[in-house]
Amino acid sequence: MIELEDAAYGYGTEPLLSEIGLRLAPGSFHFLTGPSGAGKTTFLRLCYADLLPTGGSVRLFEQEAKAMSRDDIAKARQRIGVVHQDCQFLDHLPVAENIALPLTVSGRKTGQEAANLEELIGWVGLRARADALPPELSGGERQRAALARAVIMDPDVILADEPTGNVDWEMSLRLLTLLVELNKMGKTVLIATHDLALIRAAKAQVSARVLRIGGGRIHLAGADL
Ligand SMILES: Nc1ncnc2c1ncn2[C@@H]1O[C@H](COP(=O)(O)OP(=O)(O)OP(=O)(O)O)[C@@H](O)[C@H]1O
Repeated sequence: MIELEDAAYGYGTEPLLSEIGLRLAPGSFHFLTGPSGAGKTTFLRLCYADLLPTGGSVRLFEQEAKAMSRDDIAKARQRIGVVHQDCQFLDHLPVAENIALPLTVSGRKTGQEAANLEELIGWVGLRARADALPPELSGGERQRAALARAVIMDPDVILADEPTGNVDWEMSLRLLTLLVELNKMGKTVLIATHDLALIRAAKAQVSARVLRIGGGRIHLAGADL
């Protein structure tokens, strides 16, 4: 699905990430952890070609990111749902319309899609909040709306950047359960988080590989997690 081989990235002259190798196989579940500023968000941005590697290779669905046209990248992105760290919404539109935005923009809001939207809003537990405006949502409701928006296009891969930031433990577990359910439906999931307790909790539910970014490299985390 997504493959990085000896990939490197730096915002300036100094490399931030180097010798990054990873293959996200279909249906796999990965956690990515590491201290603040280690490069987790940067790594995710490489995975959906929001950044292109300054060295090595990133392949999305068998295509070399650096050789992809804008159209190719747009098509590949439809297969990747991203839950951003600072989930932004259009504050003047109700939650349901914000979740449906990717459908609206791509002109796919048909009758069937509208039924799927209803189901999705129910699945994330926001039926009672569907008509609310984003500023009226709690942190946990925002995160669930962001997750629903990330999966509305039925992507193959879900990349979630600190999806449980700013929510309490109970809500973290609820969000984790939603991501595990998506994985059980066959989706490939990668969660970037600094929350080791969340990773430990996930181990009871799913077989996940845990990667750690540190010193600009990526390592498979050991049994200490
Ligand atoms: N657009 C940018 N321009 C320059 N430097 C950047 C940019 N984005 C990130 N950085 C720097 O790159 C480093 C890695 O940032 P990144 O956001 O990838 O880390 P992170 O592990 O996701 O951190 P956090 O857990 O705090 O979100 C940081 O030192 C950050 O300041």
